[in-house]
Amino acid sequence: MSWGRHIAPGQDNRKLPEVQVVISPLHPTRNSPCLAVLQALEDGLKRADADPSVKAVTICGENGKFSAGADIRGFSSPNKQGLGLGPIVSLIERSEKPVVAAIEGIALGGGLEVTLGCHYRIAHVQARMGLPEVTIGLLPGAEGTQRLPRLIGVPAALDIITTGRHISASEALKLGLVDEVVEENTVEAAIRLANRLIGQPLGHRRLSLKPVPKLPNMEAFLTEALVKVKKRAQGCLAPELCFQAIKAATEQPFADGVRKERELFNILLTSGQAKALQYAFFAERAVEKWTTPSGASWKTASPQPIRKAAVIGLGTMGRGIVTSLVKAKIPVVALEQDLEYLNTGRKAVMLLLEREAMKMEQGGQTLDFNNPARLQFAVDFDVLRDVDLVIEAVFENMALKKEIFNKLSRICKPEAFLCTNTSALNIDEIASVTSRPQQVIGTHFFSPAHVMRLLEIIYGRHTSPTTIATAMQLAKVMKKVGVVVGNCFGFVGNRMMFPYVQQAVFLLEEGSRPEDVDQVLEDFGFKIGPFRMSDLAGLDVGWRSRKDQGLTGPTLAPGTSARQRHGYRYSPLPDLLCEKGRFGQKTGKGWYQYEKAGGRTAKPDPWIHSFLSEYRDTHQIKTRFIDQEEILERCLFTLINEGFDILAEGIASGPEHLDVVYINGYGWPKHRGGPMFYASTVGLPNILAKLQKYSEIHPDVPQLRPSAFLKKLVAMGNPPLNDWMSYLHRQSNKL
Ligand SMILES: CC/C=C\C/C=C/C(=O)SCCNC(=O)CCNC(=O)[C@H](O)C(C)(C)COP(=O)(O)OP(=O)(O)OC[C@H]1O[C@@H](n2cnc3c(N)ncnc32)[C@H](O)[C@@H]1OP(=O)(O)O
Repeated sequence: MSWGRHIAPGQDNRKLPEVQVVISPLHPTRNSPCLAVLQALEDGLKRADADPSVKAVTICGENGKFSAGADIRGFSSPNKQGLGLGPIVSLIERSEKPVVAAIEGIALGGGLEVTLGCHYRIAHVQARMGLPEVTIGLLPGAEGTQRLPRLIGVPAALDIITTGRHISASEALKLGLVDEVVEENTVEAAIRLANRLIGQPLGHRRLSLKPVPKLPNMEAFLTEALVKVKKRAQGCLAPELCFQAIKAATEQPFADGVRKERELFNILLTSGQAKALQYAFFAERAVEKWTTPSGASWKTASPQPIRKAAVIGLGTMGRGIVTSLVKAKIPVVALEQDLEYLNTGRKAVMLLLEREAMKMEQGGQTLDFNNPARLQFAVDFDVLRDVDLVIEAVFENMALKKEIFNKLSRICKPEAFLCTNTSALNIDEIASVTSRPQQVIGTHFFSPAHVMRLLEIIYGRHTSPTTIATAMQLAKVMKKVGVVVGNCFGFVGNRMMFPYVQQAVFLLEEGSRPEDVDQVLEDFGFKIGPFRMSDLAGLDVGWRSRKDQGLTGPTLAPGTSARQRHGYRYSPLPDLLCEKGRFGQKTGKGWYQYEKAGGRTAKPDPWIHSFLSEYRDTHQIKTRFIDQEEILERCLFTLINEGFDILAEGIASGPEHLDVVYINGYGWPKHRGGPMFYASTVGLPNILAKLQKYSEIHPDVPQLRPSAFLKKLVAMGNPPLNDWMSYLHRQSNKL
């Protein structure tokens, strides 16, 4: 047989023995090429249809990649590319000649929707597929919500569309999403299949003509599924609208379902959440390209290989870090101070690893951790002589950390990197006790360290670009999002968290209850409010830090006012709770009460209510009703205000860094794009006005005083977030 042409956008048609219509290569980062790809697909199909010598069609991608879908940046431009894809998918499906998709690399979003129009799908064994639109605040809007349930049934389609997860070729085969998985050349296999299909009926392969497979209990299934989808979504609109589109497929004919899909797609497109989620997608990729004020970046530094690592301290953080390293296939030595601590730590690590191994097995992967070459436990520092990198994860105490770093500096080989998992302490001070401050860096993990994606990477005054590059590479290998930031108390995350939590506590002094404050912030979209979070983390952690800072405890100067420190407002409420042994979940009591010590279900505690009332009486504070708006503004705007100071000081190189930290480490709702993106949507003049108002009411709270950088940006006319940093050093004659 000799038919066809190879039709690729921007290429001359080449004579080939078979037909291929080549679609978008990966990297659909521009708007226009995507429109060109759509046009090329349409032209190719029409030409194939009109050419009697063409008997079948194969659709594939270029360079071994089917398609990553539409250019996400295009969705926020007025010329919304991708919108014309649905009719093209229909055109493919209507073809009288068999059309076979050859899926190599990835087929995502619009790319996978193209394959759903094809009559047959063949995938390479290493291909990955998915409809990730939900993760960027959209739904598969090229008829994918109507075709996929018809192909693989409602439960599987619901799972794939509402989570946006990528699936492997073998899972796709099991689900019936693809007809065949091959290890050889996929395009050749597709052409062979296309040849075999010539002349065969295609009606039963046109998904739009098929009914959605019935379930015995469809209504009950959908009711239950909606509850689950909403719970997972936590205020994000896209999963629920994806659900509605699929539900429409179960209730309406194909054409009506497509109309519903289009209607829901347009709601999402203009919702604001899609814009925030797409910003978050690019922000995560932007922080990967780190730079420092001195100009260091990937361009100037190469990461060093980490063949063996060590973790010191097997408390909660150390256990999670060891687990992450083992999962990343980096041989690791876990060190504790004595055998008793080591054995407790070892048991806990093994339990975590067993659970992780089980989860991985479900996805067809294995985790090898019972091999001493992979994981070794020790109490003797001497075993650290040959490691390439050490992560210290001991108690948050400067003297202890310095003692350990001094020892590490003497024992570890000269080229080894020394990392500290401090959440706030000065990296330079820790580095000062070593003979290699250029190889000392902060690696701030978030609890549970084997689950949370964020890794705050803190460079000190002497940290070398190679050390930063190595820590960033380590983050990548551990499948974490590394964010490079400068050294200051609390770095980015905890420094911004401090005024947020402080306001939450001040609100309790003035009349709110912990559950009121938590509710407002959870309704905003935080996974967990500040008081539930404090109970989870343990109130004693902050108490210890305040004692170290001389803010409370025995070192506090006699006669210090209960509610003032250094002339500013201070709330002793958390200290008072700790003095009563209320450390949170671990003691069964904190800002809430729990069923038992270690319990997880927070219940409002009448004891706390009367304690707060007595406290207000003692300090002659008039209890007042505080509305949701004030709770939200005081907590969020002080956090954002601190963010502007952080940017002005050069601690982070852009607002994206702060947003990525908050989304991945602090449960900030991703569909609100991070605190600085949220600020840009509220409008900087509004934030400034509110901060000015609250600052006038509370002149003894410096965190409410608007940041000079915020004021400058407002004076400069409230520029878009992308331009903020360019105003940092510009003169403003309005200030
Ligand atoms: C009515 C209209 C209906 C339908 C139209 C169709 C809609 C869609 O298709 S929506 C888009 C669906 N696709 C996605 O969401 C895919 C998103 N991309 C990814 O998941 C990943 O990037 C990847 C799996 C494709 C590749 O991962 P990886 O190899 O780790 O590379 P990076 O993520 O770092 O990406 C490299 C580079 O490419 C840019 N990029 C990737 N995908 C897109 C995209 N869809 N649009 C625009 N740009 C994309 C990414 O930002 C990186 O760019 P830089 O190097 O400049 O940072």
